[in-house]
Amino acid sequence: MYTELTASMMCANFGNLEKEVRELDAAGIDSFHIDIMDGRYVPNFAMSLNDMRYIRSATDKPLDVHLMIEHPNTHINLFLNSLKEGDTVYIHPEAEYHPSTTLQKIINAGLIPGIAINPGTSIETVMEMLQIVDKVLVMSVNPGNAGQMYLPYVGKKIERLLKIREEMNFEVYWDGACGADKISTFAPMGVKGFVLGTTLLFGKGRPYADILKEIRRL
Ligand SMILES: O=C(CO)[C@H](O)[C@H](O)COP(=O)(O)O
Repeated sequence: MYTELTASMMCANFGNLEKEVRELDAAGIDSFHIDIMDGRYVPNFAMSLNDMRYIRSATDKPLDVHLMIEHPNTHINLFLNSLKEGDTVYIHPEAEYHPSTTLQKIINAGLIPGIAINPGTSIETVMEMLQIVDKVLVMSVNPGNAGQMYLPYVGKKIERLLKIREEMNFEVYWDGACGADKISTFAPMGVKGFVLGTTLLFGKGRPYADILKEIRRL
């Protein structure tokens, strides 16, 4: 099974974003993960709509847009109108009164619908939505900041989710504190893709191509 590797662009060097995108693209990254934050749903501001639009124009690879914002339904069209087929939009269900309405808008726009699950969110609360999404992004750190410690209890939740997945039609993705040990343990179990940030990919002073080559050998 092919394992998808996604670059968490909030960890990139914004002093030269174009170079970062081109180098990652050439190094064989599968997609670009864009963390949009509003400073309310999470205690941080990472990337903005314009950052997303810029990266969309700088690469043909898919974007994974992770909306860490309150009431995404209010602003969703701004994002949907700037994306293209093959791009994914993740929402946090607990940030919306009627999350399945927002997911339906993502589907109607021809994009890939996903939900992101926080460490403190139980699978039971998102059970119905598992039937309409293509992707479930499991946060193994609390959302908002890169460079945090892995929360070990999330591993059990991923195992349960992978079991449920056998009877449904979604893929499981990992976001947060993703090290080589997590990929070598959880990819064979069925986790389809991993978001790479400061733990494994950025700020290492090494070419992205070398790092990605090493990860592919895991
Ligand atoms: O979602 C995120 C933060 O909320 C980031 O994408 C992720 O945490 C970055 O990876 P790392 O933890 O390895 O720096």
